[in-house]
Amino acid sequence: MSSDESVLAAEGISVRRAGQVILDDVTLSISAGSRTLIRGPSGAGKTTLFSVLGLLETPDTGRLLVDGTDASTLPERRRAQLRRDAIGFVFQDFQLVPDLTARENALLPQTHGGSHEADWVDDVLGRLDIADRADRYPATLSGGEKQRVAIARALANRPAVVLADEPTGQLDPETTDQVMDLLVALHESADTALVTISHDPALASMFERTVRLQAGGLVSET
Ligand SMILES: Nc1ncnc2c1ncn2[C@@H]1O[C@H](COP(=O)(O)OP(=O)(O)OP(=O)(O)O)[C@@H](O)[C@H]1O
Repeated sequence: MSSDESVLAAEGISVRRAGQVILDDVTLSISAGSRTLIRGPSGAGKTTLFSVLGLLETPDTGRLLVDGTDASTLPERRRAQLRRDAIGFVFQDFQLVPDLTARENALLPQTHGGSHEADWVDDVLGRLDIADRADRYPATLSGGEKQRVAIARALANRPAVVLADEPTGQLDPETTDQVMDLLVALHESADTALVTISHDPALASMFERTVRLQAGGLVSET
């Protein structure tokens, strides 16, 4: 379900690194419950934009509003709280903790001081069809299973928005379809906005909106 309410708004974001402009005056608004694909060639600045939108990196100029809060001026501790409560992350390389089970990985955002709804995480693991693997360690899971655990972790605190950076980059085409179908179904039922960064054109049909980044700037939208 989409609404006009913005859960993530980047206003005039610019990032420079080593004298080079990486992001150039990027303005982007993500509505509650919406589904956006950010595409662009290698080196366009996609991962940098992902880091800025996820409060992992501070832009040199511009404002970032997360779930109505201006994150630009917050001290780091409040930024970390906002990141934990309002944003879920899915990474290309899964980034699961190797010595925690699948269920413990999925519960991490809650054990780090978020909400305490283990039932919700168990429900999500069930809907991802990995409840029977919940007590296994990441090393014993396939790539698709690891990414499903990462999706459960991303949704653990029922965030306003899930950010996914090349979530299918390490998966074969069949597993890509399965994982994307699950990600889309779960973001809809959790009423979370979904922002996915990918260079894979095959994903475009699953998104209601595509934004294109080139040489650090947004060049077109469909
Ligand atoms: N810390 C940094 N210092 C200097 N240059 C950087 C830094 N981080 C990124 N860059 C440069 O910024 C540009 C954008 O990088 P970014 O990783 O955001 O692109 P991308 O679109 O995600 O690329 P890819 O699809 O290849 O992952 C690249 O030219 C990169 O070399």
